Formats: sequence, structure tokens, C-alpha cells
Amino acid sequence: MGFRTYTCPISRRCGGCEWLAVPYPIQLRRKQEQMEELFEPVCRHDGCSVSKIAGMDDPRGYRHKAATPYAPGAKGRIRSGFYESGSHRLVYCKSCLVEDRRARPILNDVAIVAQRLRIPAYQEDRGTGVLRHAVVRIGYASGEELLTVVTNGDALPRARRFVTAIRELHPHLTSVVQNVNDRRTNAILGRRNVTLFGPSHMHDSLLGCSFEIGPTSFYQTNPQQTEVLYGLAIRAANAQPGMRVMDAYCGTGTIGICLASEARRQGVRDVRVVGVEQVGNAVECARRNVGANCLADSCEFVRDDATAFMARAQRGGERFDVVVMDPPRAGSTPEFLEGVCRLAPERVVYVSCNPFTQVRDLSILQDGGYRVTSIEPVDMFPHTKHVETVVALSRR
Ligand SMILES: C[S@@+](CC[C@H](N)C(=O)[O-])C[C@H]1O[C@@H](n2cnc3c(N)ncnc32)[C@H](O)[C@@H]1O
Repeated sequence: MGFRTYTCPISRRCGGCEWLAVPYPIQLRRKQEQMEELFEPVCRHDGCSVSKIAGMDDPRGYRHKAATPYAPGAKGRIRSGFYESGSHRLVYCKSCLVEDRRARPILNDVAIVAQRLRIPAYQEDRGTGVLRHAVVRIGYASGEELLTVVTNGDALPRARRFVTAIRELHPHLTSVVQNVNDRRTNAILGRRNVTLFGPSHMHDSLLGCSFEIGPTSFYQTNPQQTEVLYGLAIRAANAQPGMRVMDAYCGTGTIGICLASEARRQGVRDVRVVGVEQVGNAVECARRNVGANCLADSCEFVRDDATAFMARAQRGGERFDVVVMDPPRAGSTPEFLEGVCRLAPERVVYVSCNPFTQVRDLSILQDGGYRVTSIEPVDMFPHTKHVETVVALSRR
């Protein structure tokens, strides 16, 4: 890899890879230094240190999920691409350095096919038109390709012809799903899905476990580094016979299922995982994932708000030996964290995509009787400023 840098013709305008001009080893060094600075009070308090960041051997083509908005262009054309940084102006992208190379051509061809079939693009300022976004997900291990076309309302004119045409151009597509989003919001996806071709979900595998992924469920976008991240979380959880694990903010159950599977592989008996997640579709996937991995006797998944679930677990006098938590960027809630302290598991494993909110949350756990024992940064998004971290805590 050396000290080479990568180039992208639209990097100045797109703003997605703000560190592209910095050689990758230097990006990693910068991230390491940032994490050491950010976690310095935590380390001073608990006498621990930040481990060396886990980088990628080849920091290209790592995004297995790609998306684009569509907008009307001149003479009936449909535009696609990335929003120029800080605006809603679209910059066309022929191929993207950090995406799986199969994804962008599909997104661009959706615009061409829609144009040909006179499916109008969504006009954001007026809330009119049909075609809003498309999202492509490529299975890391499975190679399955799921295309989700987001429409402004139930109608997708000439849907069958659209599907035929896009499949002719991309015969490897395994599913085409229409997602309906008629809200005037920046959120890409709506709640309703209509399967237009193939199965309604795709499959992929991580750490030897197979997962069903729906068009609206959360699934990490860099699967190669996800295996590193989950491996660190599983090691920090340190499964023991008879242990009960809470997998909070569990998405499609990926961490809990990988943990239970690894425990079984190592002959650690009677490990039980209870996952909690608020998105119904993700919980349904998690339950099917349990079956697909033959873990029905060790994993269960509950649809609930994590904080409400924590309060119920305490009222019910439940025992958990380990709490694994992986909240969204905003972090967790004080009530959830205080609930963890009252529940008093031996260990807490906090996986985070935003170390700034994580540091804020850690102080509640430290005040509540926990000591940070390890901090492991993982580079899930090379060429950007983002870092993910796995922090392990033990009860004092
Ligand atoms: C960063 S993702 C992690 C998902 C999963 N652990 C993984 O690695 O794929 C955070 C998850 O938390 C869920 N979530 C957000 N707020 C929640 C809440 N208040 N209660 C339960 N789940 C929540 C989101 O739907 C999302 O699936």
C-alpha cells in the first residue's frame, strides 16, 4: 500500500471521502491520535490505553451498500449521483472508489431505464414525481444483489417493464424491491416494501453465520471490517458456560448470533442471548436468522425500545452477565445506562459508530461502578473521518 494516495474525479465536489488526498497509513495514524486524545480522560481514570487501530489492507471497494437520489434534469433526463457537500446539488458519479464496483452502474442504469419509460424523477422542492432514490446492497460472501427503488407513493408506472429492463442490463440482480416513501423528509426509506422480483430479502454471511437482510433493516456497510469489529466484541464478551447476554440495539441480530455461534463452536455450553431492537422488520429478520443458524435454543429477539426493555428487565428481576450494546450515532440514553449499572452485569461491551457520544455515555457507566478495560478502534470507513470503537468494561 505504501504512501500512495487515491484519486477520484469528483472528490472535491462530492465531499464523501474528505481524507482521500491523505495517504492511508497517515489517515490511520491521525485516527489513532484522535482516539488517544478523545479517550485520554477515560484512560487516565481507569488506567487503560487505546489499542492500535485495525485498518484495512486495501481501503477500496469496501462499501457493500450504495445509494443515490434522483432528480429531474433538462429535456426529460433523470440525474443521479451524490449531493455536493453542504447542498442538494447532484454530482454525477460514474464509479466510486469506496463502493463495491458492481453497485454504481446499477444505480446509474435505474436513471436511464426510468427515463426511457418516462417514470418521472422526484422533485424535492415540490414533492412531485415518482423516483426518489435507489439503494443497492451486495452480499459480501453471498454475492447476492438487492436493488431497492424508492418511490413517492404506491404507484410505479410500468413497473414490470422497468424490472425487465433493469434485469436485462444487470442479470445478476437477485431481488428488486419497491420501497414507498411519501413523506416530505430527507430520510431515504419509507416503511412499506413491495417485492417486484425475486425474494423480498437477501442473504449474506459474517463469521460463518448466515443472515437475512431486508431492504429497510440495518446491516453494516463494510462487511470485511465488520468481522473484525464483531470479533473484538465477541472476545470482550468472553462467553462462559450458562452466561446470559443482552444484545441491545441488535439490528438483525448479527452480533448476538455470531457470539452464540462462536460459543457453540468453542464448546461453551448454555450461552443464552436476548436481543432487543425497535425496528420490527429487523426483529423479524433476526428471528429468521436464529432459525437459519440453528440457534433457536440459545437466541431470542424482542421488539422494543432498548430503554423500555432495560426497565422491564429490572422490574422482572432478570439476570444478565454481559450487556453488549451497539446504539446509533446519537448514543444511548442516561436511563438505559443507569439501568445497566443497576442490573450489574459482570461485563459491558459498548460498540460505537460515534466515539464522541460513546465517551459521554462511558462516564455514566464509570460513575455507576464500571471500569474500562480496553478500547479498540476499527477503521470501517477509510478516507473519511469516521472511526468505530469497541470498549470493554468490567464491574469494579
Ligand atoms: C448501529 S445499529 C447496530 C445494529 C447491529 N448491532 C449491527 O451491528 O448490525 C443500531 C441499531 O439500533 C436500533 N435502535 C435505534 N434506537 C433504538 C432504541 N431506542 N431501541 C432499540 N433499538 C434501537 C436501530 O434500528 C439499529 O438497528
